[in-house]
Amino acid sequence: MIRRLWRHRAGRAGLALAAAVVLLALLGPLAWPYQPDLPDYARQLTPPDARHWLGTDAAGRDQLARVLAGTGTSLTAVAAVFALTALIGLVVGAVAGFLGGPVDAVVGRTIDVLLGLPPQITALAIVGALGVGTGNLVVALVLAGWAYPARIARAAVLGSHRRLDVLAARLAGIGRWRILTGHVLPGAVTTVLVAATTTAGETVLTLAGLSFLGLGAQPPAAELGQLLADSQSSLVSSPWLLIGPTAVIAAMVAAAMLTADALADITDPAPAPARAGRRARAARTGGDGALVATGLSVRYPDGTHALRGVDLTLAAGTALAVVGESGCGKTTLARTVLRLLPAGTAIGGAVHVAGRDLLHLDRRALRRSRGYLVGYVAQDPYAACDPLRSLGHHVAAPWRVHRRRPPAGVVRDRIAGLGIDPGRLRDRPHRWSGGMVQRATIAAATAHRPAVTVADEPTSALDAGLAEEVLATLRGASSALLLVTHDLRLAAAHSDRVAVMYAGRIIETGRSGDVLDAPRHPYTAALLAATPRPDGTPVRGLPGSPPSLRDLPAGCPFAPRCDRRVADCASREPTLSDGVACWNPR
Ligand SMILES: Nc1ncnc2c1ncn2[C@@H]1O[C@H](COP(=O)(O)OP(=O)(O)OP(=O)(O)O)[C@@H](O)[C@H]1O
Repeated sequence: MIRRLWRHRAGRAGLALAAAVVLLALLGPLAWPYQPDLPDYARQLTPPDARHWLGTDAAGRDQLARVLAGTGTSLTAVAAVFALTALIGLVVGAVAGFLGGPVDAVVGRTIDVLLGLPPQITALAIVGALGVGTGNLVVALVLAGWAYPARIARAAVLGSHRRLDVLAARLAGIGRWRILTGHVLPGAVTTVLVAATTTAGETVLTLAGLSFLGLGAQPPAAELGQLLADSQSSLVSSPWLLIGPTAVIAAMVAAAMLTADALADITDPAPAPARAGRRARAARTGGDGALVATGLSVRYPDGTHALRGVDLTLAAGTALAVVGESGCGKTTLARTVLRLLPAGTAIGGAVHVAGRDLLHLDRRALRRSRGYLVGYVAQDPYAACDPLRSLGHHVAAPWRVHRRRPPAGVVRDRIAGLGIDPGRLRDRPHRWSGGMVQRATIAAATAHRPAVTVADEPTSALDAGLAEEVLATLRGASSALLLVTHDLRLAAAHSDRVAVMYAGRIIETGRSGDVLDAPRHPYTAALLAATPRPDGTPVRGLPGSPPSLRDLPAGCPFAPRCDRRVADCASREPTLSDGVACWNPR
């Protein structure tokens, strides 16, 4: 985090200022020869000179020595308030949000009440009750200030018990508190830290303000607000006394604000799309494969080995259809490329999109890449649309989620380009046909011209005529298309290459025409024989059913259903060689 802050311009300035103030507080008193509380009545209110750089106060004490001591006191108090408010806020807010029910109701109302009062007034009332002194001031500021980070933590955690990863953890038998501390709290920590940092500048000012009123450190101890109050009485005759405390308070506030700004920036999930966009453009212009998967293996938490060493390359400007029976791993392959697999899934191998190692992108980089490296067209277009939003809203969504505005007229052009009347921009989804909705989702998925568009059964909710139209649209709008389908006829018509999957592996691959006109693997041939043809050739259903991917037997997984099996098939699983994985190909 510190390294990332240092790379940010405002963060670097904030850290440098904070380090300077800390060094001043730690080393200053050691290096400066004067005592902060030693009066010298012979040298009252002397202006700055070579001995007393900031002059002396009304008791003849060296003002720089007092500023250095006061910086230490103020800094310690601010650090204590920061740490305690963040910690209490995180714990109270997160526990309330996680538990919900009456605990949450009570904490929520308390937070509302506290946030409804100005923190300075609350602190003033508390310190009035506790008595003056720096320690009591810290307690008062913590009691007045924990509500803001608590609200942020509560919001981050609220409803997490319905999150899929939390449900999965509960189903795995993990206790509630371990889920809270291990799964839920870590996600809220950064948000709370950012919130606490944004209020640190205000804490410096409130502390100085209350000390100025005489509620903080008591003489002869020094504190920045109290030094300001002391200098006030001789403001006209000795204005130099203001310089030291004012400069340090300003530096502390600036350090807090700059650091908070930078923290908010570096933890903001909003993407900076330019880099991903450049990569995607590079992929569109050819060169390496737009998508290259090597040795891809996926094992779900329940032990289902859904992908078992998948290698594939999707070249820029082409379409690859992934076909196979239900349960062979097509969707898992698509979800791996989208990085949408459930928590706890073990993934092996590599996926590179436009040269980027997709499986090792951190969460922020992954969000940035969404829509730029990989676009997604879902199976059910209505489920992918918000029923309360207009067509235009959906097509503009890819810009909005990346905090950008669509260039003028581009939404209208996209819609017109996809064969939809732009006059219907304000229509809600219930007024659109299935084909129109799917075309709108295609417009959204391809808005940033991603290097790869993944479409998982994009036409299964449409009738045959519309399916053809929509696929042609999809093909035209995509730079490189990974099309998951069980429909061999559509695969043949709308892809350059095809990969046939069975039991988590690619068992035949090649140019679509070659593979689908003259299949070499008995499984591909059986799939084709089970596909209805326009010429009325009788359909032959596939014998048997696919094996369970939780405990595959030895040998070729298709062998029990295969009419060309040989002795080797029972003992050894064939690997892909010359485009086919079979011991006895046609
Ligand atoms: N979240 C999951 N947890 C455990 N197993 C899963 C999960 N999702 C899919 N599977 C299993 O992984 C295997 C591959 O499923 P996948 O959905 O990838 O196949 P598919 O070819 O896309 O099938 P379909 O066309 O029916 O979606 C199946 O055995 C499926 O039951």
